[in-house]
Amino acid sequence: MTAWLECSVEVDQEAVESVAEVLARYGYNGGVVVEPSWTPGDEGPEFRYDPSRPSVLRTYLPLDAQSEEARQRIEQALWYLGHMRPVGPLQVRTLAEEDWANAWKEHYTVMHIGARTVIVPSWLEYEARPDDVVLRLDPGMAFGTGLHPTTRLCLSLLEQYVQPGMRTLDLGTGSGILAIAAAKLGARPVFALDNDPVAVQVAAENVAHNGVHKVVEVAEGSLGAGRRMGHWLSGDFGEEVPPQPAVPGEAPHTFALIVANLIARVLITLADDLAANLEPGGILISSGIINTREAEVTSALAAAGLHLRERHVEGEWVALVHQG
Ligand SMILES: C[S@@+](CC[C@H](N)C(=O)[O-])C[C@H]1O[C@@H](n2cnc3c(N)ncnc32)[C@H](O)[C@@H]1O
Repeated sequence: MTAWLECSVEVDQEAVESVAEVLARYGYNGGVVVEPSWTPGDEGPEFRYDPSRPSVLRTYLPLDAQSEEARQRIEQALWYLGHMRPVGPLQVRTLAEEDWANAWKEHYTVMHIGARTVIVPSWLEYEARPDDVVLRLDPGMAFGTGLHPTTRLCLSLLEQYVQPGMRTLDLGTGSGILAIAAAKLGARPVFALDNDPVAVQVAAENVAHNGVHKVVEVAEGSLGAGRRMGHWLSGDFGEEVPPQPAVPGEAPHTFALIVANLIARVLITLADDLAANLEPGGILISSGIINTREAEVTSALAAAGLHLRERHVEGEWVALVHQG
């Protein structure tokens, strides 16, 4: 029976990418698990991802004649990187085959969501069934691969609502997961916007990796009042930033479908803009709503002239479907 070495290290956000590269060089099948640090926020537990706190990165190597050398090389590479960025000490422990299989599975494996959506990490093989909508995504820094219940709710609703050729906006795209899913379900064109430049970069990579770059346009930006907001984790609306074009392309920017996995506070502020950018009869899927603020979101969207079609709940999170 094979035994495994689990190598893990705590790193500062800025070092995640370079340390992940080092671990991927030696880890089994190039697989690296990134556990971001979720902290309790004012919109509920485990929602806020705090970039000022370290993430934990892990990889696994088969315990054999080469593993000691690999471990030393990882340590050496981390030591070099540690001169430039805060990188914690390498923690190593031996796992029996059985424990390894569970440790790996616990962190990241093929995930089935809704009736057809399957999320597959890039280092795993997966034989797709005819109806599967396969998304190739790795755990990364931007929100959207954990998976958070708010993302799962949106994926199931996209399966239900996307019709081929629907002009779609994914507002607050994060890793791009919802835009990619919409495109694979037949939506087009799809615009993926985020006001966080790191998310925009990650989303663009994921879009390309999933082969939907001709359908999905990723850009940094927001919609209406959202263009004047600072970063969503800043706790306030930040400084005024000059308006940028919401969506590249011709005006008017109306959509048959908008999916917005934001937070209650942002959805309330953007209610009028969301409604104004929806074509008559168009569908808005809004998510990221902590149950204690659901009533405020529904009244803001009703005041904007949208009609509630359905609501779904997972734990303390609510997703709503409205029609224009
Ligand atoms: C909860 S995450 C959702 C990510 C992804 N769509 C998912 O479902 O997993 C919210 C995303 O919205 C972005 N965001 C927050 N406020 C925004 C705003 N006003 N305009 C555009 N994007 C915003 C954040 O940067 C973050 O990537």
